[in-house]
Amino acid sequence: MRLPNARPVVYRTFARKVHLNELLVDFRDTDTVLFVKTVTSPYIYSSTITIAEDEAGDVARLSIGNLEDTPVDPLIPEGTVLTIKQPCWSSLPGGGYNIRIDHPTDVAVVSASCIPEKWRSSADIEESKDATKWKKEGDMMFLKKKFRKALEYYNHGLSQVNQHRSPLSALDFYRKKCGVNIVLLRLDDAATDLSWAIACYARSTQCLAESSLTGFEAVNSWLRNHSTDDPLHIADKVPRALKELAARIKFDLGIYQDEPVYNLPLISSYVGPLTLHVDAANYLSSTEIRQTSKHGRGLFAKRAFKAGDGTASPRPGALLFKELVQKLRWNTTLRKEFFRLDDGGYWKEHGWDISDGEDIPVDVFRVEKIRQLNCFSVPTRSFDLLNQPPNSNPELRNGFWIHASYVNHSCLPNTVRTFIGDVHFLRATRDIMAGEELTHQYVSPEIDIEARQEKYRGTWGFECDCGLCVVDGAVLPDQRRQRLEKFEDLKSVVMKLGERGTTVTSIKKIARGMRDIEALYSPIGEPDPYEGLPRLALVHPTLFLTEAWRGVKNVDRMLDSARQLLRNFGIFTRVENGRFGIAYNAGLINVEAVRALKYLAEGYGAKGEASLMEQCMTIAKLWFIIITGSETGMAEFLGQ
Ligand SMILES: C[S@@+](CC[C@H](N)C(=O)[O-])C[C@H]1O[C@@H](n2cnc3c(N)ncnc32)[C@H](O)[C@@H]1O
Repeated sequence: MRLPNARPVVYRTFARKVHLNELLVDFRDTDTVLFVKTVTSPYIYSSTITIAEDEAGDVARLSIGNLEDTPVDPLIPEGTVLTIKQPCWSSLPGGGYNIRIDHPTDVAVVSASCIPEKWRSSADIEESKDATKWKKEGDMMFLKKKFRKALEYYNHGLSQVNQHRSPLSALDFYRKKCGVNIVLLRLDDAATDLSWAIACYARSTQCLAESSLTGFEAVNSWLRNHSTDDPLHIADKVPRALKELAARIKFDLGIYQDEPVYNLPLISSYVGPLTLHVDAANYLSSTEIRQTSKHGRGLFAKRAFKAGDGTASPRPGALLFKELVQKLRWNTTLRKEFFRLDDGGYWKEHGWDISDGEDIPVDVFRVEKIRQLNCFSVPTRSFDLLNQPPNSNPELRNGFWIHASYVNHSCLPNTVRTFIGDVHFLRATRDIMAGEELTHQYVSPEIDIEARQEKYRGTWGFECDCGLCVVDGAVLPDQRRQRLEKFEDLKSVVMKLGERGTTVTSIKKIARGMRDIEALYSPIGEPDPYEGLPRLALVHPTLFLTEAWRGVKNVDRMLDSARQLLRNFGIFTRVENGRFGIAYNAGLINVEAVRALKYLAEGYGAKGEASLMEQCMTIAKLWFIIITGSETGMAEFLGQ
């Protein structure tokens, strides 16, 4: 009988069994396998440490990384027989040697029938118990939170129940197994158990005996179809306990819908550190993953988006890092989706030749590479970032949003990503045509092109070729250096002013310094290479000027500066015939841009231009939703 927590690890049949005294230091023989039995309880911290003996009675210290071990329910308690693939000695920092296992797939718990003769007598399997006893003991283990043991006992019980003669008893075991598998994050197994449970239920119920529910396949595909539709009315026909398990599995596997029907302010109000999961559905159907011409795969709009429109997706509960490895090991469906993500060529370089349809091994180094390239660091609510003091380090969480991982970077993106709990929103910052690629900023661009490209190269292995990077890249190094120097000079003047207080004279001094930087971007009398593009070194000085003119109540200057601020973000505004509008937006919509609009509204209000004020406010409100995800906190932020 195979222990249920032993995933089959397929060794090449000709793998040679070795003993501890044959192993070498730092040399892995690819055709060897070692059988050992643990002789102590594991010590579990960042990895699992235990002592094991081989058949010759020699002992070794084992250190196993990424094992789904818990102190309450260890995967390898004392007395477990293990096989280790390609074993070798590794030296320990403090001296001595141990056997280090980094890949969880390199170690497997041996099933009873494969336990070497020497240890067989101690194999603790009591074949004599009947199903009722196994159930009782399984329940006991469940209560003690020894989930894998519970699963093992339910499996023993199930194998003694004849499904056809006693479908109700089988149902009970399947239902219990399903619950345990959900706790253990093994959703694929949970879905399989529940499908059998429902099929057993239907078989045992007269009125359902002829229905398609008696077929395992029909139920199983309903559980995994990512939809809330239930054409067979399965949820209506089964008892509440099974219905609840089905809802839970569907929630965790993710649901795809067309249009979100969210009450975002309400959701936002109950999101907190302990309530991150707010909705199970993915509203992604208006986007698709396609090949781009130069940047690998990308995400594309299937329909036109108006500025402010968006998609939303909660992550499929993939937590970093241990739970992720654990989920990947146990859930084929998640594994397939996850390993499609960009791994920076790791697999091609180090990987195995996996043919189509073959299962993919969980290589933890590859998982880590995918994490580096695709994971998001996110706030609990993007809105909370607005209230962060400058230069503070907000508390961020990490996670994967698989669909969103296909979005490529642009310094001039057409979307902004935000989060409310674990829901990821991608909202258009300008109108997007059907078929256009969606882009967002992986990080805000550094002012200087070299520093910017260095960051993209270092973290993601690419160089950005967006319109801004092309133009910035063509600027002579000396001119770029001067821009940066002048920017730094101005910054230190502004910092000093912060301490001493601002006067009209000092504001004028900053304005003069700013004009010097401007000339380095767009020389007077020459064609302007930054026509239609942001001028990043000017953003902070213009923000300072806008706020400084506002501080000394010079409304006209404040209005000029606020429009300049937008222009330096790449957002070109127009005031014509009493109407305010965005003439051209290749720009960066962020909190400062919203603030600029707020100041414009304020300034027009002060001059009695109610209509201009109203129009600025309308755009500010839309942008506020783009940068935070919802209207929560909007009135307060915009001072309304
Ligand atoms: C999160 S993935 C985006 C999806 C990726 N293109 C794919 O095919 O899976 C990040 C990777 O996409 C590529 N990428 C993203 N933005 C890019 C850009 N602006 N230029 C070139 N490559 C880019 C880089 O290889 C980067 O490591």
